[in-house]
Amino acid sequence: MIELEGLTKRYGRKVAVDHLTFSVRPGVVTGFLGPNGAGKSTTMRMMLGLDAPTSGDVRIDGKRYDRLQEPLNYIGALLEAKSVHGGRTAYNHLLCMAQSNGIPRRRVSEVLDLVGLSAVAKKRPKGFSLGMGQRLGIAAALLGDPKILMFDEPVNGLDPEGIHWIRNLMQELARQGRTVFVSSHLMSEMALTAEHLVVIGQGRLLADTPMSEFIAEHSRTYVRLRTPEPEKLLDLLHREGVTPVTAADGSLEAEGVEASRIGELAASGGIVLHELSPQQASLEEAFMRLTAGAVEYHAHTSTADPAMQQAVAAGAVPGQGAPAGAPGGTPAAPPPPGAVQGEPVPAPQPGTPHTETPQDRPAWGEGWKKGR
Ligand SMILES: Nc1ncnc2c1ncn2[C@@H]1O[C@H](COP(=O)(O)OP(=O)(O)OP(=O)(O)O)[C@@H](O)[C@H]1O
Repeated sequence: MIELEGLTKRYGRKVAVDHLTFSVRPGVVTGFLGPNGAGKSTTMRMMLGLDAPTSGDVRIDGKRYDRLQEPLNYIGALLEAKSVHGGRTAYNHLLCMAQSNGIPRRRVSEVLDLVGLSAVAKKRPKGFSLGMGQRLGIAAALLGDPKILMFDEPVNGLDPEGIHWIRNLMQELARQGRTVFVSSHLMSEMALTAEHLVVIGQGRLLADTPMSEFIAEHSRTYVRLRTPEPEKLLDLLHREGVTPVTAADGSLEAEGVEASRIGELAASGGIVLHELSPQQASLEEAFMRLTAGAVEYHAHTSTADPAMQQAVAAGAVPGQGAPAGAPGGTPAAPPPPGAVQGEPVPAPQPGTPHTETPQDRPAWGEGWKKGR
């Protein structure tokens, strides 16, 4: 179990992590999501004692990381896959870690075998591909057979077989009763891997909820319809109190009515249907709707993206889009949690220069390597 209590990290005037309180429980894979700059890496670094909190606390099985004796036996982490000693072989890299944590030598061969790197055990990791580096990082995380595992972007650089493998591995580790905490920007992958989600935006907790509830709560379900006789169908639907909207591709989207009922109505009116399909939103769409107001680094929005169109229509993207529920637009969606109705999502204060760009930000791990 990992427990955070009021965890806060400031860098000067920048609040990177803002009073985070949540627990990561054993037995399920917990996904950690947030837009770029939300504070995920900073949170993970504090969990591992690599960064000191400004205030608040993190406990690993009830203890602070720096109080754990031989910490690899409690928690294994994949942070920056390439942070290995370039001069040592993969085997020796793991052996050094094992020796400093009281882990027997045979475990090194075991984990190399587990991640499929036995054949290159005597090679230096500086020649490794990104995917091989990722596997070596995972081997290091598994070395102490810990009860808690933390993976930051574990599928980065992995090929489809590797992605499948790490997904199954994480789920198997959770099934064994371990605590598995994983961050990823790949929503489709996260949707397949995690059962529970913790979502942050601008350092603050936005959601701590089972995956299924998160999708149901932050997205809409509707029925998509295509017919060569839209007027006739719209007439029938209006009589049922249903007002579909017309999507950009000309299809109709009806909310608050079952697909079967629409089918019956169409049959009763002798109306031809070319499509009648219930739509369940994806994790990506739900995530974008929840976090659109908390995105720190906006690209100039392409509203060609359907999930973004919905976030815009929901008024969740500051300064963009039509009012929610505007005629001809996507129906209204709930405001992001934490947003006060009628009030704008907090924006940088005037007079507070915000000159930082993603390029200016330190690379992963740079901060702690320099002892910050
Ligand atoms: N060492 C540092 N000095 C100053 N600011 C920092 C430092 N480390 C992080 N920050 C800032 O804190 C905020 C959170 O950064 P963090 O890297 O934790 O976000 P993230 O959610 O991991 O982002 P990404 O998804 O892009 O990896 C950002 O605004 C970042 O610029």
